Amino acid sequence: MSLKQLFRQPMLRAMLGRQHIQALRSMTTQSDKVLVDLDPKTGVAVVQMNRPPVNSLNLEFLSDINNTLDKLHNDKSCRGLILTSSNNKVFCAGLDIMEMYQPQTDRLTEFWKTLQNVWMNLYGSRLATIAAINGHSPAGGCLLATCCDYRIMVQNFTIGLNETQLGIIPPFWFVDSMEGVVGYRQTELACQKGLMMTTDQASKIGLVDEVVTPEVVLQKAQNEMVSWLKIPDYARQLTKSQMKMPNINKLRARRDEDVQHFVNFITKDSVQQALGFYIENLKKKAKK
Ligand SMILES: CCCCCCCCC/C=C/C(=O)SCCNC(=O)CCNC(=O)[C@H](O)C(C)(C)COP(=O)(O)OP(=O)(O)OC[C@H]1O[C@@H](n2cnc3c(N)ncnc32)[C@H](O)[C@@H]1OP(=O)(O)O
Repeated sequence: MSLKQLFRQPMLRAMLGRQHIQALRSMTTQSDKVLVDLDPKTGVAVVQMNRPPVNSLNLEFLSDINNTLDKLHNDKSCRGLILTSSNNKVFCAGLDIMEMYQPQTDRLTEFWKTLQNVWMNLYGSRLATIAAINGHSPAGGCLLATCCDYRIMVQNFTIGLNETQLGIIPPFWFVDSMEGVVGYRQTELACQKGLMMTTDQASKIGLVDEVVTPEVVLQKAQNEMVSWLKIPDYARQLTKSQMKMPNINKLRARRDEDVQHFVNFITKDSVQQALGFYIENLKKKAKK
């Protein structure tokens, strides 16, 4: 039976109700790596990252995330976005390290441009955005979380911009995102030392707004979203844009330079060697 036929089944309609049929329909039109459930009644989309095993961000996954954001931004009924993971141990493992190891220059360039787009799209989103961080969130995972307006994190996981530990450098817009959340001094400590913080440590410096148990993380995010959506959209959006645009414009002005800088840096022998060691250790750890 096709999905179209399935949706027409009276029994299924009766069981699920109209809203969930619509939600199911919207889910089926998305990539299977990014699951979207938009509730037409509340205007809140729950977006689940779903790239096993650890939601690492490769070129295709980033493109899917970007397309999802575009789609939601173009849907007038959508007012809020909750970003979470289908894996209840890892929110997002950051950039797919394999994209940076022994890369082809064209793909590496495209990869970085797509990440820049995701950052601008999520950081500058017209939607109220909440990260429901239901697992570990290193590096690029932390970046996605800091793009959101509010962060709720499950206890006993880790989060941080750990790039320096890999022998790489967090780009200025990663640092700007972090600074916008925790301020200059905490960003300086966190980024230079590549700190992976526990949920409690992150909460102490304001990197996460709430610490919760795994069972309630989505419900808490939904509850928090209600309070954000009580504010008239135009007032919230203009206030947000006033605060976020300077950083977005900074990247826009230096976009090509940033891509060039990234490609030159990643393709250096010393950086390739550091990445090689890091991947070897990750694989050894995974086998244990
Ligand atoms: C100035 C400007 C210049 C520019 C300077 C350049 C700027 C670059 C900015 C970089 C930003 C980044 O995000 S760099 C990425 C940083 N990310 C990380 O360091 C995360 C590393 N991963 C982990 O710590 C852990 O895997 C963690 C996420 C906690 C999950 O632990 P688990 O025990 O659940 O899972 P594991 O057993 O470790 O991993 C399962 C499998 O996934 C793989 N895996 C894990 N993380 C991965 C990843 N990020 N990319 C690819 N693969 C990954 C492992 O190798 C395993 O593969 P198999 O062995 O095949 O099973």
